Amino acid sequence: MQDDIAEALVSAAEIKKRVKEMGAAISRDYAGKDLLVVGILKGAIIFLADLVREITIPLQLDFMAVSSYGAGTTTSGAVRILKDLEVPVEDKHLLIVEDIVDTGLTLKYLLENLKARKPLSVRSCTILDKPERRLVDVHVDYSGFSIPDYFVVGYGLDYAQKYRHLPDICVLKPEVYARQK
Ligand SMILES: O=P(O)(O)OC[C@H]1O[C@H](OP(=O)(O)OP(=O)(O)O)[C@H](O)[C@@H]1O
Ligand code: HPA
Ligand SMILES: [Mg+2]
Repeated sequence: MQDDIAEALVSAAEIKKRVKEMGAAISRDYAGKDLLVVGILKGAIIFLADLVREITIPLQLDFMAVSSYGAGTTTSGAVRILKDLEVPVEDKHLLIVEDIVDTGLTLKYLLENLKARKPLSVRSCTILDKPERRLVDVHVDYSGFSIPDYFVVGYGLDYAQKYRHLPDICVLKPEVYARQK
């Protein structure tokens, strides 16, 4: 497994520090508000688990699963809902939690879809942002790290469903992609 990694781009220690800051900011901003954290499966699960434990105000958790990527590293552009929320949202402030905003297509779809359900508010939170790759204009309210255009894995992010459990955010060696194609 370690042989597949070219470099750790963001270390577990750096992530931990940043997630703590993000949790503190969210706790301040949503104090006294009815917060529903919407985790986007599967990529966001590790970040979500760490983030909610740094949030000090009451909250509820729900999940959506959407998919725009196949087994490769490029988006097809089409977003599909694989699993929807289980709770009503009209009386809630929603915070979408993502692992990465890349082209922005997934987040744009989620924002439009959730806003149409008339919640009290909708904001977005991601641990990683790749602004160079953006295809659509989308607003990110809480962003952990802005990274260059590398395909990254670890901390929830996968390549062909692998490497999600790595504690660091890592860049794979080019030969790994060649091997798995
Ligand atoms: O900004 P975009 O170009 O839309 O890419 C970002 C999205 O793509 C990945 O999800 P994916 O659809 O691969 O599902 P996964 O979370 O299960 O890995 C990632 O978790 C984001 O949800
Ligand atoms: O860099 C990435 N890594 C893993 N999944 C992704 N989905 C969009 N960008 C990425
Ligand atoms: Mg993915």
